[in-house]
Amino acid sequence: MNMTLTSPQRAENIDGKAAARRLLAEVAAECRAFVDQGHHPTLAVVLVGDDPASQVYVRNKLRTAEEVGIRSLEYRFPANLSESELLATLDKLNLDPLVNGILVQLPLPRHINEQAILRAIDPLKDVDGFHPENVGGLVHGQAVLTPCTPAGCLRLLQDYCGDLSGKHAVVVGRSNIVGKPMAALLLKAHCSVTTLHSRSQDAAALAAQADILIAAVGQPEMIDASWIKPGAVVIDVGINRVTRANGSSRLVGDVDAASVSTVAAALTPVPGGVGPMTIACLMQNTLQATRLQTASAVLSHCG
Ligand SMILES: Nc1nc(=O)c2c([nH]1)NC[C@@H]1CN(c3ccc(C(=O)N[C@@H](CCC(=O)O)C(=O)O)cc3)C=[N+]21
Repeated sequence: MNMTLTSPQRAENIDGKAAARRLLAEVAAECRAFVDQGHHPTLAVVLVGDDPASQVYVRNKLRTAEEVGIRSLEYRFPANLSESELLATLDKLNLDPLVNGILVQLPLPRHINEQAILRAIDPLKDVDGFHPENVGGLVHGQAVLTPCTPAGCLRLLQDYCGDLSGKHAVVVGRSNIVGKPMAALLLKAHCSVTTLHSRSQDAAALAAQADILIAAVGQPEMIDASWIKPGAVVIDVGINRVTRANGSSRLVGDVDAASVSTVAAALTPVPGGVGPMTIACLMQNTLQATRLQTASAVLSHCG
């Protein structure tokens, strides 16, 4: 019997860097239009403490803002900053008419109440989309500022799959900044959505029924082929730094890419997938916030 060993099917790579470049080109064009009208979109980024990963992400955000023409203001504070001092900084940024977007990089030091800080940001300047008012608006299907990572994942899915109506999507992970808003966005895109606790007994069996799997669980390479329906599209939100035996470190996702790419139709790489889209959607949110504020300024001017 002539057994020709065919190499296992390899999932198509969903190129987040290329998708981010396309979105950033749109943002840069709209930013130029604002500047021509005399208003320079401005993003304020607040970093408390010296978490190494946060330093990388904030550096990426500030560099990208400059690339697309968004003015960025950076506020760096020592880890012992008090909650009241941070709140006072946010009050000033909320009231500054030249500041359109405000982002406080998470996580914050443990002595600071994150929810109190996120609630203190003006919802119209909340470019993370974490304020309860924006979260509520998202769940109600309103056009509000939406968390950047889920918005980036949705854009990658729509680029690859087209119309998502009627597709079954599984979200593994229930965080406030990814899992929960991701489920809300997929419902808004007319998907059937299952949100899984990663440790529930039948999680892999339930996940393996889905057309789309979003891995946002924060467990390095936890999701293998047993979680994937053949031909499914997989979006890996994970960003885990793991150390090899020889002491060097590398970034891996929540997906075991070698295993999953033998069954999935397409998969986002880590790095180079969701991360760049998170940054690009932050720039888009900054322009949306600028639009909202300039529109409301015109309305209040007309009385
Ligand atoms: N208020 C707030 N808003 C956030 O949106 C927020 C946050 N806090 N805290 C942390 C998470 C994580 N996050 C990432 C942003 C960019 C990359 C990114 O650029 N990743 C690159 C690799 C970067 C590297 O080299 O480490 C990539 O995947 O290609 C990753 C993760 C935003 N977050």
